[in-house]
Amino acid sequence: MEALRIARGSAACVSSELPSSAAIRMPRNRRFAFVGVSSKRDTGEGVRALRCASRRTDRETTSGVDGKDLEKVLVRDSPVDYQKASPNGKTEVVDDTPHPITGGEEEPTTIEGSETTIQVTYNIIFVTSEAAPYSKTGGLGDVCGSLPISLAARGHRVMVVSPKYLNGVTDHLFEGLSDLGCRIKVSCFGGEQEVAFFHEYRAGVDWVFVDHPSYHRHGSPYGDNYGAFGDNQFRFTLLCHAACEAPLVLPLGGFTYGQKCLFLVNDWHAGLVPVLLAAKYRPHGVYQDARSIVIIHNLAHQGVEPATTYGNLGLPAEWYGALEWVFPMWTRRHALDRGEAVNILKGAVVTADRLLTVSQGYAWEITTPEGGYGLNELLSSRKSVLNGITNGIDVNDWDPSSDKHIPFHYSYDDLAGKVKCKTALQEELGLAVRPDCPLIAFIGRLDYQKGTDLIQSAIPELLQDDVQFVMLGSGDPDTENWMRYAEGTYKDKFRGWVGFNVAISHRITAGCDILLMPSRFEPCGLNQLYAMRYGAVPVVHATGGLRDTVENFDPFSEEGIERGTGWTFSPLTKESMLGALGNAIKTYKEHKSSWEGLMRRGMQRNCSWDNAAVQYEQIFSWALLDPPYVK
Ligand SMILES: Nc1ncnc2c1ncn2[C@@H]1O[C@H](COP(=O)(O)OP(=O)(O)O[C@H]2O[C@H](CO)[C@@H](O)[C@H](O)[C@H]2O)[C@@H](O)[C@H]1O
Repeated sequence: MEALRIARGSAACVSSELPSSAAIRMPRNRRFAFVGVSSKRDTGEGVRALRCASRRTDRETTSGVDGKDLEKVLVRDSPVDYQKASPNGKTEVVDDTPHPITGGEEEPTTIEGSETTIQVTYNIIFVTSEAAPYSKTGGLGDVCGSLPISLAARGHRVMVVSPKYLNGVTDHLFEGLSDLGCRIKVSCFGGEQEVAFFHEYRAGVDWVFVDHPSYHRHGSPYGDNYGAFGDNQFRFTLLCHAACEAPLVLPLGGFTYGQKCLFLVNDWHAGLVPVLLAAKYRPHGVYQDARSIVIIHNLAHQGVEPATTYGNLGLPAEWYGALEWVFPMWTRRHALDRGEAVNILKGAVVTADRLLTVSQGYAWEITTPEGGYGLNELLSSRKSVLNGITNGIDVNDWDPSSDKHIPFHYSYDDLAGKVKCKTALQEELGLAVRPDCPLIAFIGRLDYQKGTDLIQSAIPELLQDDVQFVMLGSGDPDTENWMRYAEGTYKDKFRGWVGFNVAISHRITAGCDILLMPSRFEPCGLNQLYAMRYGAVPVVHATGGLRDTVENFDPFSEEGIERGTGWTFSPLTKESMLGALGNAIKTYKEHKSSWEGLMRRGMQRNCSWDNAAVQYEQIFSWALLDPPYVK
């Protein structure tokens, strides 16, 4: 645990109270606007911490998160009037110097004779369309179910605001909630919509659920067998309005969170929050001290609807420019199509105080035409406040030594249970029980993003080898049908589990030898992290967070020491994927000690939220140093 230390008697010295990188960015006359501070003298009990670099030299260097000295970066992107923004939000580039965030431990910078520990805590409001275990369709649910707990454990006051979905299947997950008895009216979609708040205090976090009849229907949070719900814009507009009210009106534990808070805005579903702060609240003097950070988990989904829906969103008419989106000519369907739309994520990008993605690789990719899904220029124009922090995972939920979903437990020190999990899985799936046969797995949403078409094209060739393959997923109906077809065609070797099942995903992760992820793009990816923790070796397309987290196997590195935790392949072609899988299979079959090394290095990786949480805190402090981006 780090400690923010200040020199004895210097409590009033603002610059020495600041976390290192933040300190150098703050104009000297600005108050340090963190939300809560408590001070303990020499107790060493700090719940959370930042190490303060008050070391100053003529050159004013400071320690980055990776401990390297970084040159002074006295920059700030200035408030922009987005009511006057151009259609696609292109604005003047204020600054293009990214603030460096890299993994690893921060090198502590202590001050001789320092004795006082300051704990800087924030009031944090996660706004999200899903949060595990209450709701989950993918990685967003995992992150919003575990990062809040990690931040709360570090002393922050954390609230998660999400819809109370009732679908007849997972309703029991909401049974422990209490009705806060608070009803508010949200003005949008041509009327006053009443929403209620439910609450559960669990693992140090205030889990707040917005209740409205539109959240009560069969299917996933976003759709059912007939496709996406047609009123998703309405449902998530309600969420955003309610989330902005929650810190003001809900006396959780006796006290509201109040106006000095940090909104963590997850993906487009929460994207109206920063727009509302700027357009609805700040003009009336509310939320002047709040800041918003947009976290992009998947840029492919932006919440785009026809321009005519703008009037429904409960925003002042003059703010249309913030959400205005004009599709390029080539995407328009007919001569009279003017390509006009509203784009909620774009609105968030141009109004939020800072932008985050879930890996550094993806933070760069989204500024390129290939990865930017039309927002690349806009994101590039804000790259001074764009960072990437690699996701952590819930290491309690995903722990092979105690996982409640798997039949046998194992660990780095005792791997015996791993092969037992494998044979149990083979038995469960009706495959031949063969401990020595490489078992390859894919787990994920069946979506263009995940590259399942590549798996389809490679399966005939791959299954000529002596391997078994199991695929768990739901989503695209054609891919689901193909999984059924493949199971019928390759009865001895292929199993396709169509559906969403958390328990089986754990059992497959524990039982497989190789986890395949041929994602076209992957903002971070969690399954490869789970796989490594469970001693399964990932074979992944070298993109985004996959490239950042999986180290390619190198049997010939320095001094004969093998390195790496899996295989990364590129380009994204069948041949290159089969090549990487071929290497993995050969290593599994012929080089047992190398394989065990791969497993062990993966299992040893620290993928808890601790590292990431420290980096999040750094971003929080930066967000609060500057005035609101849009005043
Ligand atoms: N059929 C099924 N049954 C059971 N469990 C299933 C399942 N299909 C998927 N899952 C689970 O859903 C999660 C998927 O997480 P990922 O991060 O790999 O992808 P996703 O694209 O959803 O997340 C997006 O957000 C996350 C979080 O930021 C980023 O890591 C990622 O790159 C980005 O695309 C895992 O926990 C996985 O086990």
